[in-house]
Amino acid sequence: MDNRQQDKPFAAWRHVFKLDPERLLDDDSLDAICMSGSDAILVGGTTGVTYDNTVDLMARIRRYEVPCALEVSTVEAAVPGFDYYFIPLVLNTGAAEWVTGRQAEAIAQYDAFIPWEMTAAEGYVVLNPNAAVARLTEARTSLDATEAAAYAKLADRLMRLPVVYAEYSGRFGDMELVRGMRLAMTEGRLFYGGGIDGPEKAVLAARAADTVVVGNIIYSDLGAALATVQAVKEAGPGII
Ligand SMILES: CC(C)=CCC/C(C)=C/CC/C(C)=C/CC/C(C)=C/CC/C(C)=C/CC/C(C)=C/CC/C(C)=C/COP(=O)(O)OP(=O)(O)O
Ligand SMILES: O=P(O)(O)OC[C@@H](O)CO
Ligand SMILES: [Mg+2]
Repeated sequence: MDNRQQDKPFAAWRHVFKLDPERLLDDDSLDAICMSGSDAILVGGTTGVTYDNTVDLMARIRRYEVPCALEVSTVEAAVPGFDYYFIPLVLNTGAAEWVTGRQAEAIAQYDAFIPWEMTAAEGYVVLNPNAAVARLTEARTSLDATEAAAYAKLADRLMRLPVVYAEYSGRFGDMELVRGMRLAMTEGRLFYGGGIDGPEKAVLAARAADTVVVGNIIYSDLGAALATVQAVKEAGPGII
């Protein structure tokens, strides 16, 4: 671990599996994911996330020791009992409700229940126009490398967000652009997610970002998903 954010559990995460409460995963597959050696399980999705499907998934993951965090995408599914909470702010949208609006509404409503010491903001930079998150939030996805790095620096240096998330959900991204985002940052951690379908792409992402998030492939090719864990660990520390 480097000397940034040692008090944050995610400061040491190199590999994370993202599980979508909306999607079915049988017990054997969940067992393999939770026992894979991945640093954490992130529970989250853009649509179809409910209190019930989030509680169900959390209870199943809770049988294992792997840290389990919730990415809160709707206040209705803010379920207690996770190890950590991430609150997304979509930075590259013109719609203020996805930057601060919904978050402020949720805080006004639930302030007394929010475990602030285990809650952190994620500054999302959404880069795949076809992803559900891009459509929902009307993200301005056509950023060049300079613009993407500017968002990363804005989040990291000006807003001091602990996590910036380069989000290509559903498609493998431009690793030079992602690497430029990371190089623009000096404090927080860059998460990368999108289109990692096996160890080769996982290594490329691990060389560009601090934390590699693997999602959809879990549901279509579990073996390929599992192989990303070792690949990321063997890729070394990433950019220091
Ligand atoms: C009671 C208790 C203990 C509660 C603790 C919970 C807690 C800490 C609450 C805090 C309150 C708070 C501030 C809540 C914020 C609520 C809120 C509505 C925030 C808005 C978040 C936001 C910008 C959502 C937009 C969508 C988004 C960015 C989702 C992130 C996850 C994501 C992109 C998943 C991608 O998956 P998916 O789209 O499913 O992938 P596919 O395209 O492949 O399907
Ligand atoms: O599902 P994939 O494309 O792996 O993306 C992972 C994650 O970044 C989604 O929020
Ligand atoms: Mg989904």
